[in-house]
Amino acid sequence: MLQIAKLTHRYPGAHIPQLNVPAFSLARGEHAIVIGPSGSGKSTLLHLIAAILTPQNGDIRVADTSIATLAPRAADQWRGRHIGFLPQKLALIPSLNARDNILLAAYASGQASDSARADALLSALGLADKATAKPHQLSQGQKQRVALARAMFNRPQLLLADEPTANLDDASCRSAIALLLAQANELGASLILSTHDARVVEALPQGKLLRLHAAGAAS
Ligand SMILES: Nc1ncnc2c1ncn2[C@@H]1O[C@H](COP(=O)(O)OP(=O)(O)OP(=O)(O)O)[C@@H](O)[C@H]1O
Repeated sequence: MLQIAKLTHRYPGAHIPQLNVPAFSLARGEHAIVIGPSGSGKSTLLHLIAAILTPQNGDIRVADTSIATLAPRAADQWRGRHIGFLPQKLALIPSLNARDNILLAAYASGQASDSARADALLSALGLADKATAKPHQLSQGQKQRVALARAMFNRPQLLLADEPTANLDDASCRSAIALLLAQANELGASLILSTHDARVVEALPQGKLLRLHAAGAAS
């Protein structure tokens, strides 16, 4: 499902790479935790896997597609079909209700809009009565579930969640992980979570660990 080899990434102006992953792989249905302190490159790695950033050195393959070979427009469509991305900042559109925020996933990947699927996801995530609510009318946890529904909409093979437990108490942390895991397992998808939070490792003991360090090197 995912193979990474000799991957480094350096943003303009930086003297040394902010990310260095010599080798990492994940089979379909297997789960992983990318753990490391702030600034160690966790978000950068997820953005590279999702083809939001283009790899500069090394190779990332997702389901036999080499990310570096995707042209920008093709990358958007490819991402829409293969990757579910739950970003740290959720990125819900304030003027759209929950259902329409989820349907953006169809729009972004050039697929048919399917309100019934959006509503089924809302229902599965305990938000059946929130389809017409705008983001400002939702709690933080509800907003996260809408963003998760958007990530699941296209039935991705790989679900990426960037710091999904940031600012959550212990019980909410466990239930957020359980929810992500249940959704990934239902699709037979792989799940990759990034975190600096050791509680996530306890909540997902079956996850393969990829440790990043402050200088961006993995071990
Ligand atoms: N667009 C960018 N331009 C320049 N430098 C960047 C950019 N994005 C991130 N960086 C730098 O790259 C390094 C890794 O950042 P990244 O956001 O990937 O880390 P992180 O481990 O996800 O951090 P956090 O846990 O705080 O979210 C940091 O030093 C950051 O300042």
